[in-house]
Amino acid sequence: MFNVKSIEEVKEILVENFKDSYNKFELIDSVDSLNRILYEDIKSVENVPQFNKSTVDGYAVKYKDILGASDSMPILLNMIGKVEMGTDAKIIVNEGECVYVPTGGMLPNGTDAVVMIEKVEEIDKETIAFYTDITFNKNVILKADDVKKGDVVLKKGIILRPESIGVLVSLGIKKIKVFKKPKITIISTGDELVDIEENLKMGQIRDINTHTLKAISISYGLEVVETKVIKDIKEKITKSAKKAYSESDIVIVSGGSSMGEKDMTAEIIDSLGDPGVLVHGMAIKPGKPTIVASCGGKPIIGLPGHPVSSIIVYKVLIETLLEKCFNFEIEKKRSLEATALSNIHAAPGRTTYKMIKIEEINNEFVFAPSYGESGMITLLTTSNGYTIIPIDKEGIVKGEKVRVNYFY
Ligand SMILES: Nc1nc2c(c(=O)[nH]1)N[C@H]1C(S)=C(S)[C@@H](COP(=O)(O)OP(=O)(O)OC[C@H]3O[C@@H](n4cnc5c(N)ncnc54)[C@H](O)[C@@H]3O)O[C@H]1N2
Ligand code: MOO
Repeated sequence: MFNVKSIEEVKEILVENFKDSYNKFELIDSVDSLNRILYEDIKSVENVPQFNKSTVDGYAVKYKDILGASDSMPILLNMIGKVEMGTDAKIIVNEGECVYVPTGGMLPNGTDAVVMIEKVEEIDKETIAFYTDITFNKNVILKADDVKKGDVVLKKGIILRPESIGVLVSLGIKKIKVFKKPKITIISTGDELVDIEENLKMGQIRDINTHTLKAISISYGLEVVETKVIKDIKEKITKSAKKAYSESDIVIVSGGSSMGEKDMTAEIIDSLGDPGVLVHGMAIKPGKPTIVASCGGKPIIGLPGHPVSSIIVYKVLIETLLEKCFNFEIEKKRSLEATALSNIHAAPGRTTYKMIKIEEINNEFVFAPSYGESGMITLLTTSNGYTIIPIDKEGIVKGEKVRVNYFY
């Protein structure tokens, strides 16, 4: 029988065995780095901006020159020139003078604030009337306000977002090191499984897990080396598992993890390398017949065959592996407090992942349990999230407020 471990114990085992076990990187173009994981801290080698710049179209002044200006007491300054966009403002502004500056233009030496064009009146080509005063550095982004030379602007391990690419290009950084996508192979086992292209005979079902686990792997930024569906023949599964082990950083075998006569996944995984199977049985519902193994330093995970169980356990274990062992950032999904609309039972002695439908009604979040078995994939498409009932809790009572998590 299973020697069941709590989710926390299994996570600890993952960390103990695979901490800092993945350290492959590649050099890529910054502009093509969306959703990749940064391998190095990015330090700025320059200031952004490199000059004080105006955030409005207007007149650059010495703010002291127009102190006290008002509608009834305008102050007149001499207009001595214009700054052109994208050029070095070489003009020097002295007391009593101002210069026209477009939005984004460089502030000329001697000026310290910009008055918006609609707040002034052009008396003639050389005289501007100011009807309002202004504070020091108003409407100005100062040199190095955005980024200072030497600042760490992006940290190792983060997911590169569109705005991260913006920061990289603003600093002129063309190439960056990102983690190589960890390679994963997904094997589904079962005599009953047929491919989508084949005709379904009575007693058979179409393979789901290969495809759902492949899709979820891609969404986590992994490279799927291969997916395979194999009948319950020990030699065939062993051969494919060995190949997967040699080609990938992570191997997933779905099905055959339980107690049936054809359930041989644990034995096969154990034969791939030392120390072999570390966990067979996790106190989670769904997903109890989970296998975790370490073979030659690589994680090999045996997932329960039921489609919902395989996805839930995949999420729990692969997120831990990526975040706690590979030092990758994991995108956090929305999570909030919501009120239960009915009683929900938990599985005794297991942490229960209960699929639910979360709704916002009159500015209050509520949720109802979804009904269905872990062998029914639509349980996930009729739900939009889940709540986790701790191992020592019997369930949730109607009206109770608990933390709920959206899938997306
Ligand atoms: N005597 C016991 N029986 C079972 C236990 C137990 O503790 N004692 N645990 C149950 C639980 S919980 C689960 S989950 C399943 C896990 O079983 P296996 O990992 O051995 O998976 P299979 O038996 O191969 O398949 C279970 C179920 O899932 C379907 N399946 C399998 N692979 C796929 C796939 N790729 N795509 C779609 N569906 C798949 C398979 O046809 C079965 O219906 O064991 C319980 N039994
Ligand atoms: O725990 Mo199983 O994984 O109920 O379906």
